[in-house]
Amino acid sequence: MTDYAVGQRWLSETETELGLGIVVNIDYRLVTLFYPACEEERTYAKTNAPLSRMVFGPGDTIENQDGDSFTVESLSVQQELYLYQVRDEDGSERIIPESQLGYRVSLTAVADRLFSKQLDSSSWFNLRVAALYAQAETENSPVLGLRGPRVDLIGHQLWIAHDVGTRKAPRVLLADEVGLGKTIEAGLILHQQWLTERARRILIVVPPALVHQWFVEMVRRFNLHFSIFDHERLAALQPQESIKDMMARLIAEEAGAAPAEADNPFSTEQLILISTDFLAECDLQQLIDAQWDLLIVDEAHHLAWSPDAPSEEYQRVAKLADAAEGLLLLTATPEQLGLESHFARLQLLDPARFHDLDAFRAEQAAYREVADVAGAMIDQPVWDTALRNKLAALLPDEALDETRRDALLAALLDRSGTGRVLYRNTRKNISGFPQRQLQPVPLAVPPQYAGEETDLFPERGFSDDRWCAEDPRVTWLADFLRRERSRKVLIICAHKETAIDLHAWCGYKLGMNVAVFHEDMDLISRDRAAAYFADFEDGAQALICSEIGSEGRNFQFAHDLVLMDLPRHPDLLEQRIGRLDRIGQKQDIQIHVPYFSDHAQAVMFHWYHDGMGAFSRTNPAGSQILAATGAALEQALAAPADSARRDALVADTAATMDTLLGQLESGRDRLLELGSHDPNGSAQLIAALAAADAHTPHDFMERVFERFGVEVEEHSEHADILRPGAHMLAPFPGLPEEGVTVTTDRSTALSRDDMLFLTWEHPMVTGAIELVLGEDRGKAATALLRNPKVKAGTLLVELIYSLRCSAPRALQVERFLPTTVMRSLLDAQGRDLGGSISHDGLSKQCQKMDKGLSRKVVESQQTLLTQLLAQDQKRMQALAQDTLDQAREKMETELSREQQRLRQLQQRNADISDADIAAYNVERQALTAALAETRCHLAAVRVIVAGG
Ligand SMILES: Nc1ncnc2c1ncn2[C@@H]1O[C@H](COP(=O)(O)OP(=O)(O)OP(=O)(O)O)[C@@H](O)[C@H]1O
Repeated sequence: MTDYAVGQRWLSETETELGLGIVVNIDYRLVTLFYPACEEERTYAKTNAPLSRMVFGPGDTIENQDGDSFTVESLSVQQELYLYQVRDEDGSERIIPESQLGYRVSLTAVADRLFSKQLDSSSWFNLRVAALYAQAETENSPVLGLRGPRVDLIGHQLWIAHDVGTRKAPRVLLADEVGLGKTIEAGLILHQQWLTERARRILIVVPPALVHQWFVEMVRRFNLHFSIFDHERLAALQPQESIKDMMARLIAEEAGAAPAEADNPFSTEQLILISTDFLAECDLQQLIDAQWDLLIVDEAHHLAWSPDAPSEEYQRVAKLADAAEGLLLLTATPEQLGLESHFARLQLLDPARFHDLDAFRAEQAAYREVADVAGAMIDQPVWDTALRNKLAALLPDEALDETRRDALLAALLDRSGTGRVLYRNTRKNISGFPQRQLQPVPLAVPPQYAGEETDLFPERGFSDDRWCAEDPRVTWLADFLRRERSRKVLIICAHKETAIDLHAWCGYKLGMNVAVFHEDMDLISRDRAAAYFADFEDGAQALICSEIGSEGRNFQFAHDLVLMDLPRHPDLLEQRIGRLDRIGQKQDIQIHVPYFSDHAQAVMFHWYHDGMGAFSRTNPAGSQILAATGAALEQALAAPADSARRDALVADTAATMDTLLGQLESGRDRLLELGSHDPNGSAQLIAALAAADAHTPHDFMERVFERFGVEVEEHSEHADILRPGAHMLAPFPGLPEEGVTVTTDRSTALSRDDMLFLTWEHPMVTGAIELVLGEDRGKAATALLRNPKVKAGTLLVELIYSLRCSAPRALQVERFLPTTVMRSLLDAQGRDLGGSISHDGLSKQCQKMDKGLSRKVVESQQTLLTQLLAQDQKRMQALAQDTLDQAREKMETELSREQQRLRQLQQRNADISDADIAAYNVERQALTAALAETRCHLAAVRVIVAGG
């Protein structure tokens, strides 16, 4: 029988919610406890009271009745009552008798639950252990952040996403050719940053026409719910001020009071999406003050810059970019506005590296040599002396050793190329794209345009759509649409007025089923038009777009493109064709070009077609071609009848094109190619993802659903329907009232947008893991071992630890030390059998131990268990030291590399201060201190006794 004494603190094993009770009365058979937390008294038979004595040990935290907490230093017993020795805030010693302890008790610590006999069955313990391993495995995955998105596994995208997404505060320009998946790459990067908490506040800025598309892609593919901010939303967020309050405020301000600080509306959400139009007009300072971890700017080629006249748009983005930690700029045509603007965007990304326009120009000229060196580094298994000498000149401070090939190549690309900041993949290196087929439609100049042979857009002389009546391009278009009724046709023209007229003519006059899309339409109308075009059953046959209106849009379901006119810049032509020629295009693309013969339009056509072959392949040299032949082009446009001049232009353009392509091939583009995609690396990523896909969360979730009362019904081979069950006590994360269909199979998820794609990274799964780990159930468990080879009565203790560093988030310590789970399986002598008996193997032989027996076992073995737990905790901490040492080493190497890079750049750039370099020392110190403090925590314990 247990001895009770008045003033002792006990806990009800069956009603822990009563809090910590105090013994107030004892008689021969009965003991009475008062529970101050709920002011209730309970009387129990002394022989079988379901009570546990609460005893705290050194290191435990206790509270007094005023709610102050202290750490126990030691304890002693006086007249059957414990006295706890603690230290005050001022360091003086103090004794707290147990009778003066507070009445709240939190039994979250594993050992507390064990010794207060809050014991659960193995199924809760196993679920908890599965959740711990799943969490650690997810955090440790080499493809963390890449598993969850609903995307096809495409090598160049994954490689970029992995290379950039694993950085702290990445700043890069994603410049793959049109339609190769820059939005997907950006999404993959931000998904990694979001999941690892490297970025918790993300702002996306896109042209108005793309707001909806981005919003949908982020939810559908990445489970990231952005809030679209526009003027209406801001107005709705403004607190409504009554006239009385307004008067009072104005009077106070008049009297000299400082204006009240309003809450920043941009701080109300973490993921915000805005349009470039909104950025141009909003309160920029307020937006900057909302502090962004990651800023993404799509179609960044619009940010024009020159040394004397940076555009307003550039300046606003520059201020935002300067304040944001990370920055992703996206453009398919980085040099569309010339080299200066390209340089200025690179400067936004890495001002230390790109600080001098002239130096940048000179660097560009030297790319060929660097590309040769980089190529030789890869091609030569053993580097020859000539190469070593060149390398020594380019990388004077590096140890030149073939085993460091990758690191040296990265350093070379960084210092002499644009390696770390610019990624550009081209179709040339990516297979699986369909062909482009040109369908030229030469037409005679109609009388209405007589005398305007030099005007590329003669229809603009009309104030309304009357030009359509006599324009043979329109007649041809109408015939074409009538003939090919089943085809979806995208029509692009340079100006919105042309698009509007054409739409009015074809739609209202000719009764055709066409939609229009241009920059002056509001967002909803634009999205409606795009959706109408995408509808195959009742939708529009054609969509007539202005140049800007169609940028960045996905229309790859169409295979016919009509170019009603031709843009002056080759990059714009590339953008137009890119609407259809993008990932997901399943057929060859027909490019129809109606143009007037003996007209400036014919000059443009031949310049593009015969000079550049621009209709049948991508054109990586658009800007340079324009720079080299632009003047001759203008002259030829001014004299369209001069066929000799036109032929000379075409011949000159073709020759320039050949030279430029040759140079690009061996120079800049070769360098970019090397830095933009490592096929071996991406093959490894794809293999890792395929392996990860094979280990789905299906079984784990099935157990969680069963435990938490979610109903599961089979939908089809790879899909289930989930519904909240009648016995669910609390809402299940991510499960709507009406239920939802889920799949864990990637290809099913890709073909069925309406199903959730459950991976270990999906919020429903991470939410389920948190749910299980947030429960106290399963922390302490008992089980009976049924194994004839083990002697009855044998005691085993299974302990699961987690090694996790709790440091300020800004340090991002998980870069070096992700959560690690450790396990031991002790026998009564403290020997660890964990190496030979796995958790799963053991669990298969475990059965439920009834409650009474469980309590008896723990009570009778309390001393031994206390000892085993204490010894093992020490042993595991020593083992954890290895992991901690490795983490420290990794941290040292990475920070030193970054610091070394900055030192190198400092020699060329006076803007880099010693303080910038010293900042790494501060980070190193803080990380070292955090790692030194890291302890492994007991996360679950199971006491196992072999049965007869
Ligand atoms: N990995 C992928 N899985 C599934 N779909 C993809 C993948 N990559 C790209 N796509 C699809 O291909 C199309 C082009 O991708 P995206 O819009 O990201 O290209 P982009 O390079 O941003 O284009 P642009 O240059 O026009 O802005 C989109 O419809 C996108 O959804």
